[in-house]
Amino acid sequence: MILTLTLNPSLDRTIEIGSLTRGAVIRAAAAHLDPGGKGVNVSRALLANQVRSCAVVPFGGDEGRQLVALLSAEGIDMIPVPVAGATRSNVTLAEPDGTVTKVNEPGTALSPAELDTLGGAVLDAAQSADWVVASGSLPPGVPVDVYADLCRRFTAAGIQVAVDTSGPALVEAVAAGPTLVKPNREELAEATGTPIMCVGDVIAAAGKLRAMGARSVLTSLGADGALLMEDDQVWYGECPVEARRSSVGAGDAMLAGFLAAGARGTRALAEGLAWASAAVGLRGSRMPAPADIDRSAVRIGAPDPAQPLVSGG
Ligand SMILES: Nc1ncnc2c1ncn2[C@@H]1O[C@H](COP(=O)(O)OP(=O)(O)O)[C@@H](O)[C@H]1O
Ligand SMILES: O=P(O)(O)OC[C@H]1O[C@](O)(COP(=O)(O)O)[C@@H](O)[C@@H]1O
Repeated sequence: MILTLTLNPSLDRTIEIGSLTRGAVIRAAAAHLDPGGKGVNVSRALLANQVRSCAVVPFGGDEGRQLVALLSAEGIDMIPVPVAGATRSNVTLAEPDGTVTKVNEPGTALSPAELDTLGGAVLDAAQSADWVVASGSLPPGVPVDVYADLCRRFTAAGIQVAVDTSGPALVEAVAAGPTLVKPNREELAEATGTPIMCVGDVIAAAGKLRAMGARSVLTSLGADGALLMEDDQVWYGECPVEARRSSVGAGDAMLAGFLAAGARGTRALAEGLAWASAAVGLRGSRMPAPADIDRSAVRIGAPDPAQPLVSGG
């Protein structure tokens, strides 16, 4: 069972527009509402592919009740923890060519007592977990070492921990020795203080994260694919997308696919890439089901350090 913790979940509203013009009144073509937050999405993707998962999720206010209702409707196995502050809403403006502009709210603070309750829920549920996935940003006021603390507890108890977060929380977590981290290009550059312009830069920075404490590093590189570094091995892979609709949730789908396929080596990397590409082809932050996933376009090989990265970072 894969247990996910999302301290800062969201209602994800995706608004489809023709094109983005600052300062204009934009008439939207359509809008979608999805339950969101990184760990929530990992659990959604796993459920859609019949892999057992449970999501620990704080929820508050009308938005929080709506989040829980949407997750229940999807059939997610979850531990919803009521909190005082309202769950945030994140907005994505999606253009027809697949370009997305995201506005993520900071979320509302969790009190120390609420954080203790959430930590207790994770510790209890982790008894029957193979993996604990700690994902997403921290709401205001939450100590930056919260994921690091979980890493230390679980790795000491022999439970594997994956972390997907950003900024100081990622740096702290890496030092606590997680089994796996999944930064994107920007997060990797920020955590290591190095600009990342080519595949060689990714290899150097991922090596730095391993030297800082992470066991395996799965770096997602947007349209450039992904690079996996574990032990002394490095693989690079990509999986082109025919029709891009929304990349929101693609990183979460990648982590879910990677974990579902055993979280090691080329098979897991290929599965992560296939799930991520499928997510990019779906509207909003919909997670791919088996019928959406096409493994035939995945290419895995040795990385070429000189290869420049073309997608944003
Ligand atoms: N434009 C794209 N074309 C093909 N694959 C993509 C594209 N955007 C994202 N992906 C896939 O989704 C994965 C995660 O996307 P990325 O933007 O790196 O992560 P995150 O969503 O965490 O920021 C990438 O590694 C890649 O496999
Ligand atoms: O916690 P953060 O970093 O604000 O991110 C939350 C957002 O990320 C998502 O989980 C999508 O993540 P990815 O695009 O990185 O896979 C959205 O559902 C959510 O709105």
